[in-house]
Amino acid sequence: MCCAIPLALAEPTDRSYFLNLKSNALLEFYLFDNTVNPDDSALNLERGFLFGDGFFTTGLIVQGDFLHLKLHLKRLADSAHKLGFKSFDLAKLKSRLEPLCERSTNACIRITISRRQSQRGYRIPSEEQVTVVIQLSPLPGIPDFDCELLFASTPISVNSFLAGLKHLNRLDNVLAASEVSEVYQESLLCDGETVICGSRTNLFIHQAGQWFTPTLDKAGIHGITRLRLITALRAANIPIEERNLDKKTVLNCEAAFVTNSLLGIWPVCKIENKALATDLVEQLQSQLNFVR
Ligand SMILES: C=C(O[C@@H]1C=C(C(=O)O)C=C[C@H]1N)C(=O)O
Repeated sequence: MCCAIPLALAEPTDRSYFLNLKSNALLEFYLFDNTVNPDDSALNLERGFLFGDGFFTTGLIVQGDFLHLKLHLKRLADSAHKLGFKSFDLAKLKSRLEPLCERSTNACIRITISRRQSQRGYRIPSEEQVTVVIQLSPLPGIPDFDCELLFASTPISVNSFLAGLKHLNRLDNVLAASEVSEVYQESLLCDGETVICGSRTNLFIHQAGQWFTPTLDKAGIHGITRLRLITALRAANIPIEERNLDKKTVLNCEAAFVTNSLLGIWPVCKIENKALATDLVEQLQSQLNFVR
């Protein structure tokens, strides 16, 4: 039994107010009453929590090495710039990561940047403060089964200004990912008939003798593995084209795979009820010697 701080006794100005001191578990319910305590520091909640005002990256630490660290740091710097995070200190984050990586031999790492709330409402506080949260979780294995793709009923949110950013507004992904129940399944987020990405991946298909991946000018995330793969394909003079892909084209493709920073290349063996051969994907993986 954990000793949650009873609401009546908790000091709202104490951040431990949120946490059950014993189990560190979040309380199910808490109250911030700034009509009573106008200076209640609890207003310094995370805007990432309140409005999705933040961004993140997810990567792997393998044998103490943060894989593709430069690409992850560039993603964070680009996101901070695009979203106007003026006080995000990349150098400070890098200095915090170095000892952490040495200690964490193998792990999945998520780095989340959130703006702090200091006044009510959407407007970004003039005195910006930023919170950086680093989460480490066990290193996920490479699936020993191929992927089955299904078109999600959840439509993707379209916003050409935010397209490509790994910002914190992830409800599309949450709802689409929750439409499938098996670990070997991935749902495809679409804008009408145009296929954009998987709930947690980017998509590549092979059609008419070459590879294609959806253009992400209106929605989706510029995945780091997607970028690495496009670069590797072009370096190997293997044709790859970013293009608007409709459902019919995806359903009629000769081969397909999905990518993310934890999976690397995940071959697709089925799209809806159509079986797909994976030998073209396996050939590509060995030709590029592409590892996550
Ligand atoms: C949402 C996160 O990362 C994304 C989600 C997955 C996943 O659901 O497996 C994997 C990598 C990212 N595309 C996260 O919280 O790390």
